[in-house]
Amino acid sequence: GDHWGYGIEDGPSVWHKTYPIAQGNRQSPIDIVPHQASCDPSLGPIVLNYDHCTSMNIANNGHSVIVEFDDTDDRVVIQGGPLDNPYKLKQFHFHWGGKGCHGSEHTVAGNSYASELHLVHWNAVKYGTFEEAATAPDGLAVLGIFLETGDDHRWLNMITDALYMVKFKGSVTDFEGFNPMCLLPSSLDYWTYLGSLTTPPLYESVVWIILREPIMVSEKQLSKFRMLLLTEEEEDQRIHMENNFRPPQPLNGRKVRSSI
Ligand SMILES: CCCCCNS(=O)(=O)c1cc(S(N)(=O)=O)ccc1C(=O)O
Ligand SMILES: [Zn+2]
Repeated sequence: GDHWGYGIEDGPSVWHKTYPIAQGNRQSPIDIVPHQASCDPSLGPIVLNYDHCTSMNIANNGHSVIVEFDDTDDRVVIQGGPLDNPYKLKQFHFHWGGKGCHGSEHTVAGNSYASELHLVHWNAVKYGTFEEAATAPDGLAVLGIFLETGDDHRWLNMITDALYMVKFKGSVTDFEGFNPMCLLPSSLDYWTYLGSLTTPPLYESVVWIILREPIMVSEKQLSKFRMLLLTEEEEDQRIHMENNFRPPQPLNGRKVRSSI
């Protein structure tokens, strides 16, 4: 089972002991410095076809809360932008902080947001399975959206109202018909760079597409994420899930391109 976490003993600073790729040259997240990003006119807009969205369930895997999709349906894709193929939506999940402190993984000119949503897609044109794509350099495309505290997000309530049903690690419950289009900001302007998964196994298989515009969520909605537990139902100890973010990693000369 997973023996990694975000604590002192098992957190990002010791992941390299079990996952040496943690010290690789295309690790994520990174600090995005907007004025150092190269504006690339050949970068077209990203196109999201989430019309026939088929969410299946919502789960607590002890690291985050994940909404999984039926990826046998090849209509729910992201394409365009830096992508040569359409990539199929597999799951989305969040990273967040503790009370009042920051929780995003990517930062922008050193500033972090309260939380970050990741929509994970895989290149089903080139690879036969998600697992195979997850180890290929162009196998995954993760769309990152920053969450900033402010007004209530009217659609995020559908997710935060379901969190009590997956309070414990290992719990999963039906969560059908949720369309993540409702979680997008108004602008699809983005930064893009080649990186990795931000959790073990940290495979260097991700084309990152980070939207510049954050969505607004309320402190009350964020506090519901912190109600999730790292511990299983039968355990006596109850440890809350918070600060499940990896800090920015060395850019190692990588280029960050911007669509703007
Ligand atoms: C075959 C091994 C795949 C491991 C990666 N799975 S994933 O869904 O892409 C993923 C991505 C990410 S991230 N933050 O998008 O890199 C975090 C967790 C997971 C997960 O496994 O739940
Ligand atoms: Zn993530």
